[in-house]
Amino acid sequence: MSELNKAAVLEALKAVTGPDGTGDVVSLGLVSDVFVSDGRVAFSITVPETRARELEPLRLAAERTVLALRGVERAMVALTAERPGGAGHPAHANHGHGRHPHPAGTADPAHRAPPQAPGGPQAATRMGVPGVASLIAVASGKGGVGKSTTAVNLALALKDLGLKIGVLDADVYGPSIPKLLGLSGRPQTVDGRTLVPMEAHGLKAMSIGLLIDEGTPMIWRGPMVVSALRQMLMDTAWGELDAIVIDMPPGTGDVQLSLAQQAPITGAVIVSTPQDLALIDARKGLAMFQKVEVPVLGIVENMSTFICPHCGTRSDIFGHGGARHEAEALGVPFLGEIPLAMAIRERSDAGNPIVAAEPSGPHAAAYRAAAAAMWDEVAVLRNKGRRAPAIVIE
Ligand SMILES: Nc1ncnc2c1ncn2[C@@H]1O[C@H](COP(=O)(O)OP(=O)(O)OP(=O)(O)O)[C@@H](O)[C@H]1O
Repeated sequence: MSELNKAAVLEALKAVTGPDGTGDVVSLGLVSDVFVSDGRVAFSITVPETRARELEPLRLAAERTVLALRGVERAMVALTAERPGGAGHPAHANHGHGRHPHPAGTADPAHRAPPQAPGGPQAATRMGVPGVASLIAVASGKGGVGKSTTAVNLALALKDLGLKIGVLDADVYGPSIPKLLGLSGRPQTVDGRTLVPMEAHGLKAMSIGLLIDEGTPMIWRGPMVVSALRQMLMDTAWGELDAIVIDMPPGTGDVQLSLAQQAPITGAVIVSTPQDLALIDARKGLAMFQKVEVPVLGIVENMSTFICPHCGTRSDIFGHGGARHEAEALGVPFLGEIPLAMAIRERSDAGNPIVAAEPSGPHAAAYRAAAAAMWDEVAVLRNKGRRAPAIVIE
């Protein structure tokens, strides 16, 4: 077999018959640009939006074909929906697993039931992660507000409540969970396909940063993230977990929308700083989740107040209380305030987040209070019967 490159992948894909049983996916012009790096191959196949589910065997055939090439360790193949009069969008990447019953003993699954809108695009695409009771997305309307730091510390605080928790880093533009948790290296696979989650501070963890090379051009990251998320959710041996906390990419663009639309998210937490500009973006984040019918568990105000470690004086550097007012105005729960503190940043930089490093300190207490309020909201959703039917996949 010749060297693994784009041309070799395209040549092999000529063996995959097109959606209508005639021609092949390459000659029909359905295959996107092909990305090959370090044994990993990623591309998408454009199909009509209404046929994405039916064409799952096509996706699988393409995936199998590529996996059979020498040198391919992993293939990420997404079906991209073709929209009349518009560009395709990665809307149907998370099929590819048949149905199997929810593992016995999984506590009280709280997966969001797929939206009831018949024929709605998201109705056909979300599905549960076997063994995992809830997925909690931590999002922000803009970058740099401390979303990843908050996600990791909330996850640790949930773990301290006695829950089994995983963290999934889907922040394709700046994956920082490995650094925050002090992780390095590549995840192992069990059978060449199933990823073994990494473990740190009692959390299971998987990061897109461990799957996508640092050198991958930004333009490629968006299209790759949806199929990578599918792989990280569905092809990772998470085991039985009460929740996976997902660190979403910041912002409210197409990538974020696709992720929110496709992952079976139980609820979303929005992180914001108290400034007006951040709050305007937080509102956009809220609107995005509402658009795809993902419940918002609440808003966390990060970098809320600064207490001088030397003199104890309190300063509201970015203002204070803005997120609480915003939450009240928007009718969503306010989950809590996290102070701006040097110790939070320093512990994060050292790969030992503050909730793990100083569990009985005041900052850990702030995260714990927010995590408990958030978990209450998850329970409310469960009580409202938002749990998914016991379908899961084989
Ligand atoms: N409460 C806090 N107090 C002090 N520093 C903080 C706090 N929260 C986050 N930081 C610091 O702010 C910086 C940005 O945080 P983080 O990476 O979590 O933000 P983000 O919103 O996930 O960023 P991006 O959008 O780039 O992914 C980091 O240096 C982090 O240590």
